[in-house]
Amino acid sequence: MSDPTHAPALRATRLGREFGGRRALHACDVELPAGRVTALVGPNGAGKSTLLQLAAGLLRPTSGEIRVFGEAPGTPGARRRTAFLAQEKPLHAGFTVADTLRMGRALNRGRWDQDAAEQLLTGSGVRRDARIGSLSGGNRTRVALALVLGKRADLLLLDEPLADLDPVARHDVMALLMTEAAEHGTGIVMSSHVLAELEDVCDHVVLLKDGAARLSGDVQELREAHTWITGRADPAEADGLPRSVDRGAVVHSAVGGRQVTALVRTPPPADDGRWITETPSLETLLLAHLRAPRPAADEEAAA
Ligand SMILES: Nc1ncnc2c1ncn2[C@@H]1O[C@H](COP(=O)(O)OP(=O)(O)OP(=O)(O)O)[C@@H](O)[C@H]1O
Repeated sequence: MSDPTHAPALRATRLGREFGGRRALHACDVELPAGRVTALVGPNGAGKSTLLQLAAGLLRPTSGEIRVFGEAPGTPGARRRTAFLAQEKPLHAGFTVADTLRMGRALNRGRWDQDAAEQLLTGSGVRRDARIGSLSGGNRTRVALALVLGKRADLLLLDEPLADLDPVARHDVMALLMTEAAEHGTGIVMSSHVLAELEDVCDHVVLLKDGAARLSGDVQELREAHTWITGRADPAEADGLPRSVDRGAVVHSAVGGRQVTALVRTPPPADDGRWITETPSLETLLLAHLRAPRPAADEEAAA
């Protein structure tokens, strides 16, 4: 659905959320354009689920602000336009699959798309008369995702949607989500720890670390703004990198045997033939940023 207000699908401004005085998110700024497929990545405890729950209106911020399509999460407008899949996929264990889809229809009168919901279950062998409590974790995930897709929302907030699925199901469900995004312009924000899986599907990425966004933007632009260099370690340099590399631009480097690899913010070092310079894959880019040490200013602020 087009958005007459041109508001971003999600905007977090200095967003903070504490639990018993402990920061889950702190001064977090994120902006996601509408209709993009965004990977939300970060270490355990980085704040990914908290951000998604705030966007879904299930939590309130302790500081700062969050908006979906310009509206506060939890308001009728924002609820209508978003669908949330929680990490633990809460469903009524005593309901059958058919009951669950009927509930989806009842809760989303006038908008419910039974075909969109059913496509998640097609070929899965999930019987419509099976009780939710009797399903495997992966099949419960399929039913939970069916509720999300049937809602026909403009922004899907999916917390580790593929975590319980077997490799073939992961592939098929991801393909379905991408088709949904392409055919309906649906925005998707998907948290995941499987970086390789995100490579060809996400056009936007947000990397959370210690409760704040460390990297955020268009995947292609971010990849092109970095260089991956590989070469024989220079024994004259403590870090093994060529002298021409600006150390302030190094995100992360590692020496393994005689070889050194590094992710640097472009421009690449002068090519003296001893170094291979490439545009990093999304996985390489994210791994380096995940391994990068915490900025000193942050450590002071958190102390
Ligand atoms: N309901 C809660 N009560 C207390 N602390 C919480 C609660 N929810 C989250 N936290 C804390 O907030 C921080 C961020 O948690 P969150 O679940 O958002 O991280 P995450 O990035 O989703 O982690 P994971 O990758 O392990 O799922 C953690 O320190 C966590 O222990």
